[in-house]
Amino acid sequence: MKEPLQELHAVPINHASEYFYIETIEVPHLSAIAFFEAGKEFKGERYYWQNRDNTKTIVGLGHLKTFTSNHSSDRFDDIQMQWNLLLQHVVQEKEDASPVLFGGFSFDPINSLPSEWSAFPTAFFAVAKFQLVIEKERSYLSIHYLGNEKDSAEVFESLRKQRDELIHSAQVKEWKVYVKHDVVKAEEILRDSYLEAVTNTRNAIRRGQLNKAVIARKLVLTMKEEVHVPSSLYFLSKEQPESYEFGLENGDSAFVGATPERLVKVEDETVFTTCLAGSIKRGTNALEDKHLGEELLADQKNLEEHQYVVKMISDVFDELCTDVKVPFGPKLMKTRDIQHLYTPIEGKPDNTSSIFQFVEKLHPTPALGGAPTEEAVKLIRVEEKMNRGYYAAPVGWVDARGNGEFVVAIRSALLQGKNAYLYAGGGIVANSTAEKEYAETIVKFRPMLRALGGNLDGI
Ligand SMILES: C=C(O[C@@H]1C=C(C(=O)O)C=C[C@H]1O)C(=O)O
Ligand SMILES: [Mg+2]
Repeated sequence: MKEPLQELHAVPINHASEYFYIETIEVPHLSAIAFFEAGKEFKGERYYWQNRDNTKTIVGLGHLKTFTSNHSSDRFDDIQMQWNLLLQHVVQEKEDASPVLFGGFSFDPINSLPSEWSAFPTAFFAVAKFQLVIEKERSYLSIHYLGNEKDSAEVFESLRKQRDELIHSAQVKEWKVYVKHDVVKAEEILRDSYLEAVTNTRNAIRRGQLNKAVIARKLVLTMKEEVHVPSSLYFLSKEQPESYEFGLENGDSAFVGATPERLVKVEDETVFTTCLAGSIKRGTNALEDKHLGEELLADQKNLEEHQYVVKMISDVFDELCTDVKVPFGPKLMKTRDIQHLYTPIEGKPDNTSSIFQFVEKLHPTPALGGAPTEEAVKLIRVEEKMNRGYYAAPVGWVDARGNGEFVVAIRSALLQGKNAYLYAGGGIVANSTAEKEYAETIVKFRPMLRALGGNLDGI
């Protein structure tokens, strides 16, 4: 192993002189999902990410290090500090692939209802033992190792062997045919209480208590066999090419989804976000689809839902950025099952603002919380009789240079044994109706349902 490089200013982690060693090789094209599956010995310690343009894919296998936070108020800073600290110990020969920290935050750290989310604390992030990054048609595979100089030479030999076995096994798996799950039961949870929550929320808005709040509900699927995480990711990315796909495992739980919604992206001194709110289904033919889109662009109720998001996000950008660009009106964003009102915003971040600060200030935007934020979150706590866990919350990554991207984790499910917990909601404003909102959630369940082999025929 190389001496710690002076110019990197690496400092040992502790008295045993431990460093964070990184060795990267470029590998011939690898299927990211095959690589994820090849890492089955790391089941419970893997992650998967593919961005919306399909230009960046990241897979992590094994937990080299995990960061959690149980603080509710400074969980964003807490994770950032732990990451910064680890980065001081990096020893890397060439800086060809930056190490990535991947994870997410819960939607509401104050919600403590017992739930299926016990594996995921208020914040949960991981640095992988093996990290695959596919970008601009090139694939880089890094070994990450924490240890001291003396042991590292020997350990690295065995890690290189393990890496080569993973590559080989992924190449073999690349041609595998995945089959969908056999769903034996689909159960809507607290349907009546959801409908009541929508009406109560609408009434609270009409009384002037707040302007908007997002109310969500849950659907539980039971499969014949244990849910297979790689095949779920495979079908999500095949069926939802216009969305981000993500997967985050911890122990016997995996949180997966295909979301169209970016929370924030930082790249080369520019910061991007997406205002996404207001929805209508896709048409069954091109003409109907076009008419539905036009209807959405002109619909007052949906424009109102959307506008609260644009206002709040622009305010945050005005505070943390210069050169803020906000388009005049929304466009349509179409995914396979649904069309949304969409306004992209960008700016130049002030020197001091990190991606975690953007996440902290933006989450939850009125697309998943409401307006004003605090009123809405309080109302959600009372009206929604569930714990959202990481649904509707920030999930994403940051690298050693401070670049990164977080999505809003909707169109998602928590997979656990033979069960899948799916979540969907919608923005309630003064003239929402429970029936229409219910119908909107059905459309929003579809991407996840299809990928898992389920449908709503029996409901
Ligand atoms: C709440 C969800 O989606 C959000 C709500 C939307 C709406 O109400 O129109 C649209 C996009 C998302 O910001 C969901 O998918 O569960
Ligand atoms: Mg809506």
